[in-house]
Amino acid sequence: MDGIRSDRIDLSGKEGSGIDGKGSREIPILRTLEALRKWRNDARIRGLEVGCIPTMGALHEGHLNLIKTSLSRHPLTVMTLFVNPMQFAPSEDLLSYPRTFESDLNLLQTLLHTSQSHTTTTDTFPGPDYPKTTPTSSQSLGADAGDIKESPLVIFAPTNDVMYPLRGELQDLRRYKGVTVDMKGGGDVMEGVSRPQFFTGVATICTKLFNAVEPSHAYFGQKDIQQALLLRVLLTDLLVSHPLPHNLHILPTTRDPIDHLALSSRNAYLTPPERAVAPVLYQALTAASKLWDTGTDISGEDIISTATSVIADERQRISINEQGVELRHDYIEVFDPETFEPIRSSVNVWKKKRRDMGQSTGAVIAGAVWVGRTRLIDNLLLGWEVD
Ligand SMILES: Nc1ncnc2c1ncn2[C@@H]1O[C@H](COP(=O)(O)OP(=O)(O)OP(=O)(O)O)[C@@H](O)[C@H]1O
Ligand SMILES: CC(C)(CO)[C@@H](O)C(=O)[O-]
Ligand code: BAL
Repeated sequence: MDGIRSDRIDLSGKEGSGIDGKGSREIPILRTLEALRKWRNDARIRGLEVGCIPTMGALHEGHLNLIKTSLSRHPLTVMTLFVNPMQFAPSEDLLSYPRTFESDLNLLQTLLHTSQSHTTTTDTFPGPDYPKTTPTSSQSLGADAGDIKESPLVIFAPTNDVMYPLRGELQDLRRYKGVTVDMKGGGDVMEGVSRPQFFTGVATICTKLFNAVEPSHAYFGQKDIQQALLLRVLLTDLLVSHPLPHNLHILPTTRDPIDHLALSSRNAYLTPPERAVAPVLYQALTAASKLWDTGTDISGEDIISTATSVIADERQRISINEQGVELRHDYIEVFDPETFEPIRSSVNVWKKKRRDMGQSTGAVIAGAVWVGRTRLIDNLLLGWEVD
């Protein structure tokens, strides 16, 4: 097997249709660092760019849109699938987090069949002059190696021991013995207040994933805007070259087409009556965002209280009509996406100050609510767009 270990699952559903069977396609699943690095090195030798989408699985259309974009832009894409214990505080939902590996594979299989072909681009990995060749068919390659080389998509699904080789306690950070990456400043606000170890966990695992995959490009969702913006800061501050900070792409939030609820793996926790209430966060952010561009001299506080009152009204309504559903406001914040500073006073004064400094005047309104035991987050961009 030429050093590459992969678990190959035939998803065609046809008996006897293995890798050579007609109509069957398999997505290579790499579980070890050795397998991943071998695959990555082959890509480098062939001069092929690698796009990377870190996930925790339980895939939905939001994840698929990230993967589709990477597949359409790069010859090779790796989706990582790892439920990272370190970003869950001991009191949080690590154990109940949805794990749906088989259906994730089915979704990816369907996606691969329907996705468009990529535009081949050349990787710019700094290092020795690797020979650049065009990707070939499996020709003289062994079946396993050829299969891996030919697939535009691979999954890296490591175990805890692969990602945390020192093992030991992974959730209680006071007792964790290894290396962590902290995100001071921007990591201490909003999500960082409600989930104090969340960004340490995310920054640590993403640093490890970037070291392991060395992706040319990485894709994250706007749904977790603070996470994505902080990861760009991490790439800049830790001088990471794979990916370079400008090659960390943030793609728009994928929403339910009818009520615009942001898709999220945790939506699976919602009971039907809770699911009916969940779009209130989007409604609150939308009402507040309308104030942003009015030009009247409103303050950040005005914007926040508009959103907060939509949530309070819904809470009032459900206390009468939907008894049994609990809605709790966690936070709403309007903030500067570069500094993560809250914008609380006059928006016009803030915009003028930014313009005078030659800086952009885009902001973000973000928030979180609890619907029953499920914590939902969402955000809208004010005056700018993600790439
Ligand atoms: N609705 C969405 N639109 C666009 N990107 C998304 C969406 N939901 C998740 N993502 C992105 O997918 C990547 C993996 O996220 P993750 O696996 O945690 O899924 P999730 O739905 O965000 O789960 P959770 O419910 O735990 O927040 C992240 O970059 C995240 O921002
Ligand atoms: C980026 C990430 C995969 C790190 O575990 C996770 O926080 C997520 O899925 O958003
Ligand atoms: N999508 C962010 C992962 C988490 O909430 O743990």
